[in-house]
Amino acid sequence: MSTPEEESVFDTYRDRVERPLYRLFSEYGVPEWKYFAGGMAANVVARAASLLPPLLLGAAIDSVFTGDSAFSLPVVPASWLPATAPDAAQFQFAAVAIVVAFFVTAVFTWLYGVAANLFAHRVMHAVRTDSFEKMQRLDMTFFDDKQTGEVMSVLNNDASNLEVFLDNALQNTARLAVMVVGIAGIMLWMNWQLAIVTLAAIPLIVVLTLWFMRTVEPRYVAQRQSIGDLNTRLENALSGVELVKTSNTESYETGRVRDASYSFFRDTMSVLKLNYLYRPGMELLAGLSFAVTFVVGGIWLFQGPPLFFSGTLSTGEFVTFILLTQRFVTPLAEVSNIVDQYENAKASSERVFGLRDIPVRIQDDADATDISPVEGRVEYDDVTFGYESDPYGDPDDDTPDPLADEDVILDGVSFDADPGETTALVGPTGAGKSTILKLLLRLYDVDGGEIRVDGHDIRDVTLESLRGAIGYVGQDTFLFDGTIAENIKYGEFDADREDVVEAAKAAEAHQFITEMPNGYDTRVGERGVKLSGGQRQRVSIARTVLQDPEILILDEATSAVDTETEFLIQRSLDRLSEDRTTFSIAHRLSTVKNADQILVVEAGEVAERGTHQELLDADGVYAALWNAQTGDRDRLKQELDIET
Ligand SMILES: Nc1ncnc2c1ncn2[C@@H]1O[C@H](COP(=O)(O)OP(=O)(O)OP(=O)(O)O)[C@@H](O)[C@H]1O
Repeated sequence: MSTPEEESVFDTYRDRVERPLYRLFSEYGVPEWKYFAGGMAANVVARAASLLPPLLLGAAIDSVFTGDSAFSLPVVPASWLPATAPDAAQFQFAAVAIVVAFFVTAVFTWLYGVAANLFAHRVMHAVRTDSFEKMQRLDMTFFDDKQTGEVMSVLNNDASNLEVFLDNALQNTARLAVMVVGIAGIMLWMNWQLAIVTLAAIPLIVVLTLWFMRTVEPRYVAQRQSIGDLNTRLENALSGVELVKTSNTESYETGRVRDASYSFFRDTMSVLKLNYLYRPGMELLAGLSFAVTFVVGGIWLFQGPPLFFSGTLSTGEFVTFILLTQRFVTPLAEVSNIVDQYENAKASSERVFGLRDIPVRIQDDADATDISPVEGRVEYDDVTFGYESDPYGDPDDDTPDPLADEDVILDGVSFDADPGETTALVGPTGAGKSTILKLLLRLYDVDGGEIRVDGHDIRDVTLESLRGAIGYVGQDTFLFDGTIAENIKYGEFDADREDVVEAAKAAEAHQFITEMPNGYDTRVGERGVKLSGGQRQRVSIARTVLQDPEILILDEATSAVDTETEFLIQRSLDRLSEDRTTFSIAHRLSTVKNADQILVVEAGEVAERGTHQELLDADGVYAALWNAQTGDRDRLKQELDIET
């Protein structure tokens, strides 16, 4: 299990993601370009219209109230505007134009909001579902490392960060761009000298922002990592709540969560500390720009051009300048938010694409064939396998590392099973029995040798047809929250109630189900906790009956139940395994006595193979185990003494 401190496979692939936001736009933004383009166009219109009132006001002051000059507006031809007199017409024109400008601003802001929202949420819907789909296809090795918390954090936190970015930050950036360009243009047109004074703050703002972005980025990466670690901790502690309670380790778990939460707090504060400098710095610069404009413009107005300035400044121009500088301040103060959201989104999309880039090694070959209909002949041919400690290795190097000796779990395993035969696997715990059968399902791929079903190497057939032909009843029976009927139908969603009941009867589950308050519609609770272990197992057997696979894997299926339940389960399993190639792992040898062949697995090798009688006659490990279970302990002791 990986601890939060360890370098995870996420880190490896996240570090390699290049231009993550570009990828976000090119892979997900492009298909939604209509919303984006529509939104941007509406935004330009809305912002341009919002700049009109200060301009109209300035023009009106100069022409209507002070009578300094003719009514003039940038871009608009003079012939479209009312003549110098009568003033009332000019006033009316200005008043109507201001109302229209506000109206246009409102309508286009609304249009823009709708289009931008649709763009952001459509993109995120696609990102979220794609990420989940990809996550599901990842190899078991990935999940063995218990990355659930981190994956949850990609699907939840990172997706929300991107949503905020696409929704808010993009809107604000577009607004800022239009405002800065529009305002700077108007100011330069009206009085370029005063405009330079007002706009002098911009280079300083750019420098401050670049410094902030460069410094804050690594801190954001650390913050995202620690929220992932915290989620992993929480997820682990919650899913192990029973163990925590029975081991009395609440305070230990609280301590671990406290540590993870503290790391998150520390990393968040390190981001915020920079914000404390940046945000007020931005406001100060914006405020200074306003103050300097007011002072220089004011002196100019009542004393004539100060210092090296020349030319005239009318009252209307001064008012327009002051109003526009004010307009400047609000979107500029937004820059810090935008940068914040941008940095956050960059870190988040690195994680989204980092997850996306983790290679799926167990998947269909381009020329994989459909194996069905399956007869059920299974062959293991010199199979070698080990769980790799670093399965993802060096991303640049496609060649798999040779299996280190200490990692070998299965070594030269060979056996075969004919259609309809039952093969029992017995042997000491940790010998590799479950591993042998997990390889048949291709939860992992062999490192050497071959496994064949009906003569096909299982790596050459589609995973869907392979897994569809194999039914699995495992040690830990997992049920989804839902009704009993839904759980039996899981995977065979089209089955009708009659089929479900038949399957439950075959699994000896019908009786206890009908005794439940809501029968087949009883909800089983999270992970099926409202059913007993034996009941869960029978529901899972019923599901397999319904699946009707040609090959069956039973892993310790009768563990942890009372004798009567064991008998019921055994009877249902015997029925289920008739006419199917069955592999059954059991510690109680009485249940495997009738198998067509028994494999004794020891330290990753098939130590003995034969029928019950043949193995007893051979008087080896199986005979010793059998005798031990049937009461001959002295003999076992002797056997072990010889071995050690
Ligand atoms: N996902 C995994 N990652 C790494 N090692 C594993 C993994 N699963 C099992 N192992 C190791 O592989 C070895 C064989 O385990 P396996 O579960 O196949 O044994 P088993 O014979 O089925 O044991 P049992 O009878 O206790 O179920 C063990 O040493 C175990 O620690």
